Parts: sequence; C-alpha cells; structure tokens
Amino acid sequence: ILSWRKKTLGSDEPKFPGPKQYPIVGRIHDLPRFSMWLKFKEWADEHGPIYETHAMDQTFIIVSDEKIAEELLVKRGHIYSGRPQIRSLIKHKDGPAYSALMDRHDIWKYQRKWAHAAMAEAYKHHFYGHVEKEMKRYLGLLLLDPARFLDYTREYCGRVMSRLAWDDATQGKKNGDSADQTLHCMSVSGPITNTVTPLWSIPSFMNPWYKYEIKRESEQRAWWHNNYKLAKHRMQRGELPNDTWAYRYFEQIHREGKTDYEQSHEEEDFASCMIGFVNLVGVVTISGPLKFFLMAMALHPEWQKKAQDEIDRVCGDLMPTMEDFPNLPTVRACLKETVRWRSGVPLGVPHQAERDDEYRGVKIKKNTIILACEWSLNRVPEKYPDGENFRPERWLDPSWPTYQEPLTRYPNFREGHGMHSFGWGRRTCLGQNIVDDEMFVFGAGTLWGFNSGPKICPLSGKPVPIDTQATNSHVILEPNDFQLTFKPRSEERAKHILEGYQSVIGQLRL
Ligand code: HEM
Repeated sequence: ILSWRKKTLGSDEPKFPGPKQYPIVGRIHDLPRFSMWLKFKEWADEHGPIYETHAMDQTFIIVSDEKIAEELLVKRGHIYSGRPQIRSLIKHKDGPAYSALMDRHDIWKYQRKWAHAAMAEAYKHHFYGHVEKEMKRYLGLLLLDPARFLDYTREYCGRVMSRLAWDDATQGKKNGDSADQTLHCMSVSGPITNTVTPLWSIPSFMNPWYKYEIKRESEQRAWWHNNYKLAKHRMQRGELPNDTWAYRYFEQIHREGKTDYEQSHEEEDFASCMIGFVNLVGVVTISGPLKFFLMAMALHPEWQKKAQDEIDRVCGDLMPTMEDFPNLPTVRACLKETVRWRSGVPLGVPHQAERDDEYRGVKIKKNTIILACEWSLNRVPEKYPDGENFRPERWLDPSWPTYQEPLTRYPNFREGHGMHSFGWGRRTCLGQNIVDDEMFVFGAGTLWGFNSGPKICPLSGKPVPIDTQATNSHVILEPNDFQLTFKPRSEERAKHILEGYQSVIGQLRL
C-alpha cells in the first residue's frame, strides 16, 4: 500500500488521465471479463483518446485515436513492439510456438519473414484456386444442411488453411477447435489465472490451470509435428503438392544441403510450429468476421438485395470468383463494414514497451502495455459517423469520410482506410492478403446462392432475436451461436450449386 501511495499519490510527475485507481488492485475489480472493450470505450469517452489504468501491478495505456496509435506503435515501433506475458500460457514470449505472441528476437524475426514471403507468394496465385474450390463445397453443404451454417463456416476457413499448409483439408475442423482452445487460454475471458494472476504461483503439481496448459500445448504441438512429418513423408515420395507451405519449407532445407530432409527433433518442432501457427491463426480470425457477415446480411435485407442485384448483373449463373473482385464493390463494402461494425479483435493485440520512454511529457515505463482499442477506433465520429450502425454506404458514397476511389479497387482489406483493424507497425497482421480473397469469395458466393434471414419461431411466428454483441470475448473472437435460415435463390441456382459441388468433390480431401 505504501509503494502504491508513493507511486500514485506522492508523485507530482505528469500522468495521463484515467479512471480512479484503488490500492493494489488498481481497477481490476470492475473490469468485465466479457466485452471488456465496452468498458474501455466508456472510459475513453470520459478520459479522452489516451488514458492510463492499472490492474494489479500492471500499467495499461489505452489509445482510441489513430494518430496517437501511429505515433506510438508505428513511428516508435522500435520501442513499442514487445508482447506482454499472458499468464496462462507457458513461455510463449520465447517461441517457437506462437509467433504472434513472441517478443522481438531472432526466432520471431525468422518466422515472421518466412511466413510473410510464403503468404505473398501464395497471394500472387490467389491461393491456387483452393478458396473457390472450398467455397463450392461450402455452398453444397449449406444447401443440404443449412442449420449447420456456423460449423461449416469455421470449417471452410480451417480447410483452406490446412490445404495451404500441408495439403490436408481434412484437418480443417480440428484446426478450428485447436485455435479456439488456444484463444480461450490466452484471453481474459479464459482461465481465471489470466486476471487473478497470483493464482498461477500455486505449485505446479497442484495447479489445475498449469496442468491443463501443459497438456493442451503438448497435444497441439504433437498434432502440428505429426502433420509436418506426414507431409515430409509425402515429399520424400514425391507426392506433396508444390503449392503447400510445407513443400516450400522442405525445398528450402533441401537447397541448404539436407538432401534427404533429415532434421533433428528440435528442428522439426521449430518448423512444424511455424507452419502450424500460421495455419491456426488463419481460422477464427476469418470465421468470426464471416459469421458476423452472415448475421449482418440477414438483419439488413436491403443490403442483401443490393449486393445480390450487383452479383446477378456481373456473374449471372456462375459462382463469383476472384476475377469478379473489381466489379462487386457493394459486396466488398458489406464485408468491410462488417469488420468495422463488429471487430474480430476489438481490444487489438497488446503491445509492450521494451524500454522506458516519454510521450507528450509523460513518462512511460518499460513493460507498460499499450492497447490500441479497435472497438473505439471504429467509432471515432469524425471518421466513422453513425459508428454504432451497419452502414456499408460509408465505403461507396463520396459524401462519407472513408470513401475511396476507384471502386474497382476500394474498399478492400489490404490498403486504404480502416487498416488499423490489422494492427500496427512491426507487428502488423500477416494475413491481409488471404483475408481479402477468402472473405470476398465467401461473401459473394453465399449472396449469389442464397437468400438468408432470421429464423422464424414456429410458435410465435416472430423472428428469433439475435444478440449481435454476444461473443465468446476471446482476444480474437467469434459471435455466440445464432440461428438463420438459408434458401437457395431459385431452383436453377440450387442446381448450379450442386453442379459446382460435384465438380470439385473429386479434387478435395474429405
Ligand atoms: C479479418 C481477419 C484478421 C484480422 C482483423 C486480423 C488482425 C490482426 C491484428 C490486430 C494483429 C495484431 C497486430 C499488432 O499487434 O499490432 C494480427 C497479427 C497477426 N495476424 Fe492477423 N488478422 C486477421 C487475419 C489473419 C490471418 C488470416 C492470418 C494468417 C493466415 C493472420 C496472421 C497474423 C499473424 C501471424 C500475426 C502476428 C504478427 C506478429 O506479431 O508479428 N491474421 N492480426
């Protein structure tokens, strides 16, 4: 208490504004574990675009202004690009398992550079048509069993990533489940040890959270390693397709002199974690926004209709592909608006100060956590008027501040306004290219094939209500389950969907 008094009351050093702090706990007692971003937005409205708060002995600086975030996290990226310790994960700052959560050291640099190059190469070929093939499968399943649209949506994302990683789309579902468990463990809404951190000090032999995490992580790594070894055996037999990330890695070690691909266990573990993690992070990051997109379309029939008219004009009876991208701005606007309206990463991913610094006359200590709160950034009224509502026209109509020309190019997820959704500076997201392709093909494809709407309750005859803010509150989140109906837009369209499904089914691993 004395040290707290000295630190907070006794000091006359300039400080950022912020909510009143209490001894020891700071402000942890009234920070909700679920939808924490709402509280951060509330405090931003009260204390301004940069404010300070504490939880136990950790200092947080919460930023809700793009310019300030850029000044700190981009221009001073050499200071603010560390990652904080997530209490219930083990040694994630060292690696090699989770590159997004490592500190900035050689392992992180190597993995980031490698993943960036692999992603860029795949993007040049628009992911070799795998996104469209998986979409044809998805539409077929949606036609046959529409009630399971949420499962199929996540599986679509998992299958695309597993195909690209190891040529094994059958791992897609497991990929989604594994990502979900990992995200649970790293979120404030997850194990209580992430908030009541001293509980983590319970000796390991009687610490249930520690035991759980050891088991979860070792199972996940064994699964990644197994997929890696299976891919390697196929490489050795000349059967692994050259459009996989595993192939790219094996070819590289072959060039470096490992002509028979022999590696030590540690070397294999390193590579399998690197490929496994990129593969894993690409599942719920996309499936969350896609589920919200389906929700938004069902709740906004006027936008559903506008986008469908556009698709019919451009694509007729052919399922949309990436070639239609320039001609479908309304579809892209609905997707872009979904990610603004219901962020998949509403708190942003925390950055940590790697050394002491000073900003606007205020001292910022090493290890301070900086959060650029995406939920608040998406509601800055000057940039996003009527921010609480779903308004795709903000990307299509020149009278809105976020409009950009030409519409054959904007809006998209790789450039232009709203790129703060993908983070900052040296830690910026590596997935923007695949997000752009995968979300576009999905959005255009579902609208091309189906009319959707809220489920009608058979007893009351009224739409079953949807809570658009109910989520699992993970760092990267998905909405809680909700119900929709999907009807093929015509018999003819249903026939085309089935034909598309049949045309790819022989080429997919099921
Ligand atoms: C709409 C979908 C997505 C959103 C909104 C998103 C957002 C983010 C954000 C906010 C960060 C943290 C950046 C920072 O710390 O400043 C991040 C990091 C990252 N993202 Fe994404 N992401 C998405 C999809 C993906 C996909 C599909 C992949 C991979 C296939 C991916 C791979 C990564 C990686 C590897 C990092 C860690 C970068 C690092 O720490 O060096 N993301 N993403």
